[in-house]
Amino acid sequence: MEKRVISTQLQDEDIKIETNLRPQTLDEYIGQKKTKEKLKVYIEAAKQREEPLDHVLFYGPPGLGKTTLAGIIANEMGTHIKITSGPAIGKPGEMAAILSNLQEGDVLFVDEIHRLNRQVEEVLYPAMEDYVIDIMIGKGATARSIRLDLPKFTLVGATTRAGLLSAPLRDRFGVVHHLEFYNVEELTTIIEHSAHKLEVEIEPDGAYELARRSRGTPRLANRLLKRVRDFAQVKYDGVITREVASFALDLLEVDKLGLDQNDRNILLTIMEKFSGGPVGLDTLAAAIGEDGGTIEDVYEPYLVKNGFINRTPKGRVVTDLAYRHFGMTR
Ligand SMILES: Nc1ncnc2c1ncn2[C@@H]1O[C@H](COP(=O)(O)OP(=O)(O)OP(=O)(O)O)[C@@H](O)[C@H]1O
Ligand SMILES: [Mg+2]
Repeated sequence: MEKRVISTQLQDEDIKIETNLRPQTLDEYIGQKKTKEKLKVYIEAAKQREEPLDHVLFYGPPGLGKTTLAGIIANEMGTHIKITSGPAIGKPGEMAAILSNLQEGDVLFVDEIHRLNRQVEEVLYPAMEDYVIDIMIGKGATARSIRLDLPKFTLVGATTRAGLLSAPLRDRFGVVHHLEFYNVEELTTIIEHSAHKLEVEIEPDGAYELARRSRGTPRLANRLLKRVRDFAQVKYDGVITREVASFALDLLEVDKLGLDQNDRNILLTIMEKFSGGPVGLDTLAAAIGEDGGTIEDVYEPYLVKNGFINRTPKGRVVTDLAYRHFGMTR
């Protein structure tokens, strides 16, 4: 689908600003209270035992802070992080090489871990369980497998599509955390911290206005902040007030509720092509040309959480709230 300012997916321009704005410690990391509390205990305990942290899996929609948490874990454990991703590793040998180059206690972060292919994944099983890998040497009749010890490491996996993870892989994570959408108060705090780091002045009302249009997503909050900062700088005296924020966001066509193009597409399709539903996931997916699982794991959670869509046994149904939002009637 089309890339727009309000898409939650990572865009090129985010990379620079995200590295600057990423919190480095758990205390700086806003929200996700339950996840944070548990991680604090696990990290403390692992440090006391002088052992690496158990393998951790984070899942949830894009831009909620999975990569950020992986970095924080390494930082809090006082170790290094190696970053790779599912699609980047094509062959089992590549995974073996990455693993054997780790140092004791390192964090190996595998983004989009659901996209690892089966053979590569199989290298991970013994590595995660017993810190060993089996490699084949020689060919044909003389081929044999030898077992190599690995340093004790922590695998941190991230996925937007937990449903696609194979059971054997999922079971090898000691800790599994689901990341939640942020509420407006949390996003307001995140925006205020980011504004401080970017040295831009923002009024509480301005931060609130940005927060409520950020689709529960810090990535979007930071991206909107950056755009609105430009408006404040050029058109006003540099301060982000509620008026500046609201004006700029209207101009950027950011919805009052922060719905993005994909969200709107899903809702409008159900309303216009399926009379508001119920419509089955596969039918809907075909109508908008998107993968059903992506709709279910990436887009739908926000729409369901905010009461735009109901899931019923017969399929997805758009609510009255959605009709009102688009100024339409059933
Ligand atoms: N809890 C938080 N507190 C403050 N800032 C946050 C928090 N979570 C995320 N951010 C900000 O949002 C940006 C996006 O977060 P991150 O890259 O970790 O998301 P992600 O879940 O890994 O997304 P993706 O699924 O696309 O990889 C980060 O650069 C960071 O600045
Ligand atoms: Mg990420």
